Amino acid sequence: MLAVHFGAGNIGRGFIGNLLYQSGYETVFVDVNDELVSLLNERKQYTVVLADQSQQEQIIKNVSAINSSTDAEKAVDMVAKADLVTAAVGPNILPFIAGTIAEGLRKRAAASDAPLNIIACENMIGGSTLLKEKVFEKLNEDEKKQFESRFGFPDAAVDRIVPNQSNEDKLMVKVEPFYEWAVDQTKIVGTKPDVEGITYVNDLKPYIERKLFTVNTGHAAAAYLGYHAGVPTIDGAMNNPAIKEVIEGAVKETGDMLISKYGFERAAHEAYAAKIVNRFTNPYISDEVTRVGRSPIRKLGPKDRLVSPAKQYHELTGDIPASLTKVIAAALLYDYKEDPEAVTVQETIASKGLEQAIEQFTEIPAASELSKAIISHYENMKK
Ligand SMILES: NC(=O)c1ccc[n+]([C@@H]2O[C@H](COP(=O)([O-])OP(=O)(O)OC[C@H]3O[C@@H](n4cnc5c(N)ncnc54)[C@H](O)[C@@H]3O)[C@@H](O)[C@H]2O)c1
Ligand SMILES: O=P(O)(O)OC[C@@H](O)[C@@H](O)[C@H](O)[C@H](O)CO
Repeated sequence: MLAVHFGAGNIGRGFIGNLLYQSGYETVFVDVNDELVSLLNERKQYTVVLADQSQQEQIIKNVSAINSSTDAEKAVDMVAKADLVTAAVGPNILPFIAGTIAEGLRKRAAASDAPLNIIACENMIGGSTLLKEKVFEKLNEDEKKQFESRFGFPDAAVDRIVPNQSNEDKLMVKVEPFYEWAVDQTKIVGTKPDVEGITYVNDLKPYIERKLFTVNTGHAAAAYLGYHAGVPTIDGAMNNPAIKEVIEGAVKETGDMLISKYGFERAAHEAYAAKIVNRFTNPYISDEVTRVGRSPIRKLGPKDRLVSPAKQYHELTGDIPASLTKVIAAALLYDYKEDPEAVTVQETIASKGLEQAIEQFTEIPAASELSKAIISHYENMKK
């Protein structure tokens, strides 16, 4: 069985590649990082280390890589031949891999009528659906009709904390033991890929919202408030009682919204949330606030981990989510110079004013209750 995985980064090697190997796949990574590609081709294996007391090591074998910026045709050929295609490149990069996938599907369709599933494993709602849209933009009308039934783009929710790596061995990746990978089985074509660790579900929405609005909301809270307080890592932020209180408050607000929306049992959801927040304290992981806070424009987006639950909570209860609005204010204060999105946010606030910037990035209307609450937190935090 051949899997083609776009993005040989932290989650690509540390999670998806790991499970694919355990499930008996040969994996070809497609990336644009020449160092990673060369090392994977030289060694044909890499090590995954569990970030817990055991420090257990697993050797991931049967891997190779293609640099799609210098060897695009080879990547196209691999997609044409694959039994499964996955991706973990980041939401903003999906449009850039769509052309290679479209070409690969075209080549495949010309040679056989074998179905294929393409699963984007990104932290966003509807990642594979977005990838499908971008792939379909490259097709003609006949191809669209033919590909619609032959190729599946099931959405997914993936969860495993994989920090930036600073190991001497550039391929080695340290990962937390916990993982979860849920895939929408209603969009699968042909036989369901037999990948150890995938949970197939009929309705992905509760899974992806629960994950994004608990793990990633709490994580973003730790990152932006930690950065504001001058704390460099997530576990460091968790050690600050005032920050921990806001993280827990944000997760409580998203929890109230999720419980009401999806009918989750309160005790079970609270146990889930407590387990998640505890993962942020893992002493075997050093996760930089600047990794977790990366791309603040994406994270301030109306469908993402901060604004969507804040709006939904407000609509549901009529109340202002005090912690979520504080985290949004902290995200607006995030001025890390090496993050181009943080620079743009700061320039926008400086040129258009805070209220207009909030509307532009979050789609929260100026002069609304939510906007006023964010501005109030922002001004207090700036003092
Ligand atoms: N790291 C985590 O804890 C984690 C957990 C769950 C989900 N995710 C999601 O997984 C995705 C990847 O995150 P990551 O942490 O692995 O990031 P990363 O930066 O470590 O990996 C991304 C990889 O994509 C490659 N890439 C960039 N442009 C490309 C292109 N055009 N074609 C092919 N490859 C390209 C990069 O070179 C890099 O190796 C993101 O959507 C993230 O939200 C991450
Ligand atoms: O990957 P991002 O930028 O969407 O979010 C940063 C982290 O919150 C994220 O990578 C988590 O580590 C991951 O989602 C855990 O499953």
